[in-house]
Amino acid sequence: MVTVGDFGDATLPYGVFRAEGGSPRVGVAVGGLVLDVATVVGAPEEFVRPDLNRFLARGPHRWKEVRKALQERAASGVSPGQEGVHRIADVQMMLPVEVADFVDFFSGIEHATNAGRILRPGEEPLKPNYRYLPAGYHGRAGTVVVSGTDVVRPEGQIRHGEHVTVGPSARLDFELELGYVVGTPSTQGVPVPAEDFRDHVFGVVVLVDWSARDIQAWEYQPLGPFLAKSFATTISPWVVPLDALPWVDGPVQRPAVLDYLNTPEPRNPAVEIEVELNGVVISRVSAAGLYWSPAQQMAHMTRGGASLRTGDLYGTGTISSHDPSSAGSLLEISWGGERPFRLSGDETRTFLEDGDVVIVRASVPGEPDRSLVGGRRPIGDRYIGEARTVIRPAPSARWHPHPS
Ligand SMILES: O=C(O)/C=C/C(=O)CC(=O)CC(=O)O
Ligand SMILES: [Ca+2]
Ligand SMILES: [Mg+2]
Repeated sequence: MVTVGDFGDATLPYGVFRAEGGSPRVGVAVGGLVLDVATVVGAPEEFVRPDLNRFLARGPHRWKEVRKALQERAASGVSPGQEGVHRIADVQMMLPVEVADFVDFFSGIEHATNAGRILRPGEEPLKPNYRYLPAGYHGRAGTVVVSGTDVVRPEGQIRHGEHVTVGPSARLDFELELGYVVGTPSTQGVPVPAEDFRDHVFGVVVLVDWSARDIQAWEYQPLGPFLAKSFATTISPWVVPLDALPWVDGPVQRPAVLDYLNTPEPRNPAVEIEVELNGVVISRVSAAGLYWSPAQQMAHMTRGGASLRTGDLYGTGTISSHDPSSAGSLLEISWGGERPFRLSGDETRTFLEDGDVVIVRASVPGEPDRSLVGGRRPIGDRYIGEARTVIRPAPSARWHPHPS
């Protein structure tokens, strides 16, 4: 089983922490401890600051050099009481990156199919372009928040039959995603080839794309999601370097992709994500089978000449499955709200309620234990981070505490 909160010493993810009375500094997680990076490698201009951006901007040679120094330091033994070492539980974790641009993709073909069936019944669920390009939209970088930040239920326009009102969303949802963090910038006007992925992209976070389905249903055609997804996006505080993850082959792509989207295998990280609602794990999904890979997303995003900037964040899109009970959103799990699911006892849910606690947790599955009959149970799953959120009431609920 995965040991929550213990990163071991293979992952060595980076974050920004503040110890009591101190200022923000870059840290690396070793087990359940945070090690102040500047105490190992110096370079205070890169590591004694409130974000990872300076370090990210320096590129892959520097990333490797620092990771190697930290691996050596971790191997020598890190324990509380040493200089620059704190318990993660004793520090405040902050937003790790000053987010530049935020894009959210749609690369889970199972999610795209489920969402099409639910939102556009009677139509072909996938649009004709789905297998040609990784579709996405530009989101709102300024509302990306770190795990532990409450999310206020959004209000907006909602259509009820012939009438349109403005008020709290009654269909607040999560989407389980990974987010890729860009380090090295690129030049505007010059597309970035897919094979340059590791020259530009630094690492991965857990990403939760909060989505108000009723607001979305009314506003999204023809220009796509707008206020339904701009009120908050949560990321985990720890950025996991690409090198710390196992990569696997993606699904076969048919028709064959255009040349600029051609990438060598392996394409996707073997990362699993589970979501816990009020203490009950309600779904578990895997990023290994995503139709479009992060290298293809990067190549497509820059194909028209848009540049990459240090701190850019792009989401995979909802990671889901064909089985609605292990899907990446409540939209799918409750099939558009038609099928309430049991949470615990006689408590059921369709969408999120005020006070709900949502924890989205990622891990790398361990090797199958071949001594077991069937050999499928993973052993030694490796925890790589989480995003924890409490849902707070909409602003108007504060003066109308019991909406009818
Ligand atoms: O209209 C639809 O089919 C659904 C769109 C989304 O929910 C957009 C989105 O955030 C894409 C994703 O995360 O996969
Ligand atoms: Ca999304
Ligand atoms: Mg390049």
